[in-house]
Amino acid sequence: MKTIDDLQVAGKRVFVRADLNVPLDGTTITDDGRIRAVQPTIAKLAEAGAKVVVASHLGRPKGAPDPAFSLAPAAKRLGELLGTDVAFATDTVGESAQATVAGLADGQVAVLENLRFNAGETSKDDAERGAFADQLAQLADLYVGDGFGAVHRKHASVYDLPARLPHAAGDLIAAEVTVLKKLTEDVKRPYAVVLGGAKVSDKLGVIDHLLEKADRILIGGGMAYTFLKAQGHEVGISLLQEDQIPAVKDYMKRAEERGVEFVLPVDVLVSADFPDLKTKAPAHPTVVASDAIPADQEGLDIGPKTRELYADKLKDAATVFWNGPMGVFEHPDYANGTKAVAQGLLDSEAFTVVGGGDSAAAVRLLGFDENAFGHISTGGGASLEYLEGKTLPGLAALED
Ligand SMILES: Nc1ncnc2c1ncn2[C@@H]1O[C@H](COP(=O)(O)OP(=O)(O)O)[C@@H](O)[C@H]1O
Ligand SMILES: O=C(OP(=O)(O)O)[C@H](O)COP(=O)(O)O
Repeated sequence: MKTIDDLQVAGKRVFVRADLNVPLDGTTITDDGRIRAVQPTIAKLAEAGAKVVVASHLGRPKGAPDPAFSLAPAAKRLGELLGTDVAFATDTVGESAQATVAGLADGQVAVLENLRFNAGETSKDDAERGAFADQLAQLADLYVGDGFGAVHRKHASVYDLPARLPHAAGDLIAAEVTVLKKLTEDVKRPYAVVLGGAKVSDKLGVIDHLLEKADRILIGGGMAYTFLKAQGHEVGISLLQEDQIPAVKDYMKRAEERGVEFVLPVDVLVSADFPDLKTKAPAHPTVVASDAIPADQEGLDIGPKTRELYADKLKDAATVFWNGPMGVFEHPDYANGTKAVAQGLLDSEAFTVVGGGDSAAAVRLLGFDENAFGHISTGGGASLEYLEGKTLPGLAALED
């Protein structure tokens, strides 16, 4: 894989596929970790005299413009971090993008509007994705892949575009791969994996692989309820991946056969209403045993007994990989499970890797020192799939 240092970028238009998918409260960025992580790559290219064209997705808009998912706040923040003006195109490949890129002087930076405002970006149809990649290719001479959080996506800007331009890996991707590689080669045991979050259908599949690798798997967050349901418990209106119940039953059976310890919540915090994340008005959740979730309520965090149990299960681990918050940590009434796991990681002697946009943001927003963890990865799904040994489209595309 070539790196930026192998490219002659002076005077060239360099397309940087970044992952600027940051958490937003309206137009306010609540955690800019992903922008800070790619900023050195952008600064390096600009200093070397490139015309830098930064592109990213944000959230999951449906292939058409949606102001709630505009990258404008991220472009503004990038400018503040770089200490220079950053131009912003109000579309991705249209007139605004073309004029903005044409107006760049050497060393200047522009950000394009959300890639996913275009249906071609995420299309499953090769021709449709390819046509969008052709349009993106018109905007650049060289391609730098540095959006580690999205390398597991076979999307136009991640997979098809680098095939159309001379390409290299950015410094963030290179650094992420170096650390995660260690976890695939020489993992110190006991190896514990903590999984939570909301992208349940995306991430359940990795358990298949983890059963071969991990000694202990702790499940929390929105992920937990499919497991509780598979055990025969009612989960009310909690997040549930009904179609995955047979697979989950199989995971639990295989874990038992292989001697992999599967740890599920013993109690949870429930409420009839999803909390108001804007006002943060008190949510008044109740604690119930995980086999007694009322039919009209949803589980929104692990409970106090589970917090203690999970901290205990992390205590003697030598390696821990954690992806996905234990609850809706964005609301203070549902942040304690995530806090307990973060603290549990710090209290253990383990080498700890925390992966995922929201998991990394949670660690920082809940007041933990990010430097106290072994590695904070900008990718959750991406790091899980990397550990799984899968070929990641966005990494494969960067190879020579
Ligand atoms: N029990 C739950 N029900 C609904 N959402 C949850 C629950 N637990 C956690 N979440 C949500 O999961 C989101 C993060 O999930 P995900 O995107 O999978 O993590 P990451 O970005 O770290 O990979 C957070 O916004 C959090 O509010
Ligand atoms: O937030 C992301 O992934 P993550 O939640 O697994 O860390 C990436 O930006 C990828 O986003 P996607 O899962 O909508 O493709």
